[in-house]
Amino acid sequence: MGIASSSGRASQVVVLGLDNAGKTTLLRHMKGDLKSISGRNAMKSVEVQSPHGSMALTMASWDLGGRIPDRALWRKYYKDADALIFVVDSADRRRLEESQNQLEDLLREDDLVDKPLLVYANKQDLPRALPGPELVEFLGLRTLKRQWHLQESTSKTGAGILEGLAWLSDATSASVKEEVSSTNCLMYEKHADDVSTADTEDAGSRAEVISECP
Ligand SMILES: Nc1nc2c(ncn2[C@@H]2O[C@H](COP(=O)(O)OP(=O)(O)OP(=O)(O)O)[C@@H](O)[C@H]2O)c(=O)[nH]1
Ligand SMILES: [Mg+2]
Repeated sequence: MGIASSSGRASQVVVLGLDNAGKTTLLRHMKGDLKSISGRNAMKSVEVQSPHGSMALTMASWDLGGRIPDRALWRKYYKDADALIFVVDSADRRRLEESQNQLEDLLREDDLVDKPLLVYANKQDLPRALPGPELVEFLGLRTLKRQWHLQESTSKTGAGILEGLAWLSDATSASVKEEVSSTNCLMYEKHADDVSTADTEDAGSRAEVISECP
């Protein structure tokens, strides 16, 4: 099942965006176990292939609408999310700013801090669609301190969807790897403090053992 499954569970991804962005249409194109596709809470499990292997993603699609009606309610969906997918209707220029504000609000949420972000610049088939590179600038993605990727898509036909998911699969795998290595690092540092007053030779051998911890 690839690197991500070594964490013991499938990665959880939350799919968000304004109403009419194309979230439900997007989910329809993903192969997998569909629990529900309509309504405000669509759940889906998909398996994604990437060069690092396959990984299972559980998607919770929560339609936010233009306002944020009940933050407490959708917060519980992304509380455990490993990553965030944000869908933008690139052709609806009137609402691009609303999308940008919505995304900014989301990225400020404590539960989503540092989580990889995949943006689908959706509805690229429409003539007025803002091209991906321009949306990157408009949304200010380059200033983000997290892993991010913008993928042009046409969820009506499925174009671009798998490419985005493959990036996400790699990004969440990388997050798992980072978690593991930062745990090692902390253990090592703690140990180094512990031994500051101890015999140096002992310290070296104990540090080596600790740095091999999984
Ligand atoms: N032209 C075009 N239309 C699309 C595309 N993706 C979705 N649509 C259309 O946009 C409309 C909204 O799509 P949905 O998938 O229902 O959007 P949603 O984000 O789930 O919307 P809500 O559930 O209302 O929040 C539908 O009429 C879709 O057929 C696309 O890539 N291109
Ligand atoms: Mg929908």
